[in-house]
Amino acid sequence: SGSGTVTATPESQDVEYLAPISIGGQSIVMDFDSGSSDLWVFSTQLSATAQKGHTNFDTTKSTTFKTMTGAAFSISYGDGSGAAGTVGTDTVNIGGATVTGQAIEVATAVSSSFVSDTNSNGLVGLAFSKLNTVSPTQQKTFFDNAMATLAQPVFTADLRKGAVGSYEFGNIDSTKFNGSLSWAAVNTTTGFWQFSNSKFSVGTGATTATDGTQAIADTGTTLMLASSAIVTAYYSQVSGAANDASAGGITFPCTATLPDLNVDVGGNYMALVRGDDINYAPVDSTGTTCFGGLQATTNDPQIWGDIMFKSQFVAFNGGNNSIGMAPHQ
Ligand SMILES: N#Cc1c(N)n[nH]c1N1CCCC1
Repeated sequence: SGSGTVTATPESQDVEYLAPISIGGQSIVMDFDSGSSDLWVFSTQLSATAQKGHTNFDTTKSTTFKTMTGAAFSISYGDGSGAAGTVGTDTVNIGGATVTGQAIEVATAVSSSFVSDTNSNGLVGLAFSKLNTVSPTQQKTFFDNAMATLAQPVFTADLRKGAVGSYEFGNIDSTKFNGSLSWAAVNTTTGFWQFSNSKFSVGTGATTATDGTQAIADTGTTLMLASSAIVTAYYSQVSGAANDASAGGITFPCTATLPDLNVDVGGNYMALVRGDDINYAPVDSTGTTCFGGLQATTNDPQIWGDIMFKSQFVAFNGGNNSIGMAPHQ
């Protein structure tokens, strides 16, 4: 109901952005992910080893938790990580926005990368509910459930490079971006916040048409994974840039001047991604070689992750299935 705001805190190297939620009165720090649609949480039903260092939801300590008999979830992500377990419902409060009867996916097994990331205790999926993995009855996301009672059917991501930002539900805070939002239609058939990308330009260079690729806005992905057309054109302007097999992608000298990248969103807005935000992090202890925040993917849609969000304030409108962007304030 109403609206809610939570602080989004970057993990080291801005790998992901975490925020606290309350499940049945238990406060738990979670990874908010606009690229998936399951709300799953570390639990006391995991092995002691998996639980170590985490905040583990204890269904027996919640007076409002109800088991969803016969339901289960199993999710695997593009990076090979995954989680599985049972399902119930409980009251979820995110910064004041509250949903009763929210499907809570209680992990009984999680992959090693989740175990070792002790800052995160689960995910809040914010893509469309058609991607939810609960069976036999698919469940709705927190945002889907909250929409009807939110002041506005929206949530926003205000993510910053190496600094805290915020996620907000039910309200668009115009003090957080410059000018006005530009809105693009979302193609909901895939279940992602997906839009068209028809052109791009590098720095002050000419605009180049892309072959009609699409892209998704995915807060759960660290980097900006773009088409090879964009990535090749971009790094042709960066002296010393090269594919670096040992680093697992394109690197460049940390002293390189990185141009801005302008990418079309929905055909009528060129979103600027600052060159500084494309310098992701050094790959060596001397800070000589840096890893590109822009990397190539053959995946269509492209996966525009946190690197893009560091330059653009993003609003997700579930009322009319559109996505709004503007440069951060
Ligand atoms: N891979 C991947 C991925 C993605 N594209 N969106 N969210 C993801 N993850 C959330 C937790 C682990 C990976």
